[in-house]
Amino acid sequence: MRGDRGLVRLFAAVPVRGLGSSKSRLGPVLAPGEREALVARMLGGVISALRESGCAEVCVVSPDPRALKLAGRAGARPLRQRGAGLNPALEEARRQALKAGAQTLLALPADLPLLGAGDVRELLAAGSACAISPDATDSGTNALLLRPPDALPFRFGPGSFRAHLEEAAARGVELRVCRTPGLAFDLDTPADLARLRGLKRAIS
Ligand SMILES: Nc1nc2c(ncn2[C@@H]2O[C@H](COP(=O)(O)OP(=O)(O)OP(=O)(O)O)[C@@H](O)[C@H]2O)c(=O)[nH]1
Ligand SMILES: C=C(OP(=O)(O)O)C(=O)O
Repeated sequence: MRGDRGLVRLFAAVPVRGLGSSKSRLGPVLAPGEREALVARMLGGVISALRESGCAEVCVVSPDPRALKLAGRAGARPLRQRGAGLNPALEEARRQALKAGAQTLLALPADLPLLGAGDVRELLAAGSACAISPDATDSGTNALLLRPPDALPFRFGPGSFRAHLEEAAARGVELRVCRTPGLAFDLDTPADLARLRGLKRAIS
């Protein structure tokens, strides 16, 4: 989405650790090649959902050149991560969003296999407020929409949902909770993978 004067209204930051290094918790149940293919498929799906929702700038930030090459081929802007860690990666993407004059920044992980354009539009429907989507256990953060892009610090990691809510409360920032099945399901564990396979069998 571009506002008048060509400014970027919505800038999405998608962090990926790497095609071969992501989703290590799935190591016991997937061969390395299978895990890598799954990471690539999920990354492509998240990029597609963002582009279908009209997001003008989809920035994939990663230290992995192969993930960045895949991102570029999928129409995203690849950003080579310089620092280490998830929150520093998102800070590097936030700097790009601010340079682009973005009015809104959406931090969205690459491991949401059920995400669709409608889920992104649900987040954007939060009006002028910031929005957050927790994972299915209300412990992690599966989406963080910031208006303006520097409205809140990133606190991704264990217990990040509560941490982001506390940051918003401490700053008097309105942070609406947005829940949809596509935003709540992040694929982390073998149990998540079994559930996803069951869902796909049920709808096939
Ligand atoms: N760029 C970048 N992305 C990261 C980093 N750590 C995690 N991510 C991404 O952030 C998202 C959520 O992180 P996790 O659910 O912990 O994913 P993960 O680290 O691949 O999973 P595990 O290896 O099983 O812990 C995923 O898309 C990860 O690829 C990092 O250090 N840099
Ligand atoms: C890093 C996060 O993802 P996960 O909990 O899946 O590791 C988070 O939700 O903040």
